[in-house]
Amino acid sequence: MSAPPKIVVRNVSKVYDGTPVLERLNLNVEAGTFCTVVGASGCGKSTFLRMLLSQELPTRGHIEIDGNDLPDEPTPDRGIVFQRYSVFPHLTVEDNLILAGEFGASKLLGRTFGAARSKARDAVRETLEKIGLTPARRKYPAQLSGGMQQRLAIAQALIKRPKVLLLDEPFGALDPGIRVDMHDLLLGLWEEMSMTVFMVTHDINEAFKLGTRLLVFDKIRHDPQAPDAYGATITYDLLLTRSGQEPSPETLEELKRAGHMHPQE
Ligand SMILES: Nc1ncnc2c1ncn2[C@@H]1O[C@H](COP(=O)(O)OP(=O)(O)OP(=O)(O)O)[C@@H](O)[C@H]1O
Repeated sequence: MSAPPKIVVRNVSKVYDGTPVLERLNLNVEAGTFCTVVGASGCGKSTFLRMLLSQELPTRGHIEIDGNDLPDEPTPDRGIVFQRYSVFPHLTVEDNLILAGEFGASKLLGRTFGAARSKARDAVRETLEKIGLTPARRKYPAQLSGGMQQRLAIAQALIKRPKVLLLDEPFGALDPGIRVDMHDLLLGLWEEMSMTVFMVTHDINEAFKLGTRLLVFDKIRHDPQAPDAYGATITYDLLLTRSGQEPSPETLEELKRAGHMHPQE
């Protein structure tokens, strides 16, 4: 299995319609890191993920993956999972996965043959197994619980075996009990599949539990006359130990003060 990539962010800024959203992001992320990303609503966390996916391009600066500039467009080696609504309601679990794979359209149109078809089937079978959805493979999303739908969304991202996995509040809509199961699933997949992960969350406890590195986004420059004059940057960058870790009371206090603390039981 190939190694997960190293990601370097050099002086990246993003401006939308003249409004700076992110400014001077600099980051050196070792291969296989699990980065959790927190920050106030609207500070540019999703924009950061979209730039890592090449759905958005930086206004200034650039991002490197294993020493090369990121491609200008999304590629199969980078997968993303959103909070909800990424699955097709009129397709079964299995067909959602087939469509998510490169072989999707031709298989659905009945045009894959021989080796390609069996490769597609193998990839779907393997991914269903990994994600625990084999028994539900012929169901439609409406017949699945919220947790199972999110498993399917993760499976869609994993079927192309990405080396970078981007997660944008993937468990935000789930009940706390289900969320704990999803944490175990995600950590297992991360260990097994050798990926560099960036996960946005509003739950600081989740950020500490899952991450090997915590990034906090916030504005450091403020103009009271012009609240949109400056963008956010990385204000807090913490390596985490990963063994039953919880934020220290001092860290919690600091994050609370900065307005980042939204623990969800
Ligand atoms: N395509 C776009 N065009 C113009 N403005 C945009 C675009 N995408 C995002 N923005 C603006 O950029 C800012 C950052 O948005 P973004 O979604 O990245 O924040 P966020 O930190 O992920 O927020 P939340 O935590 O609420 O999801 C917001 O003010 C948003 O309105």
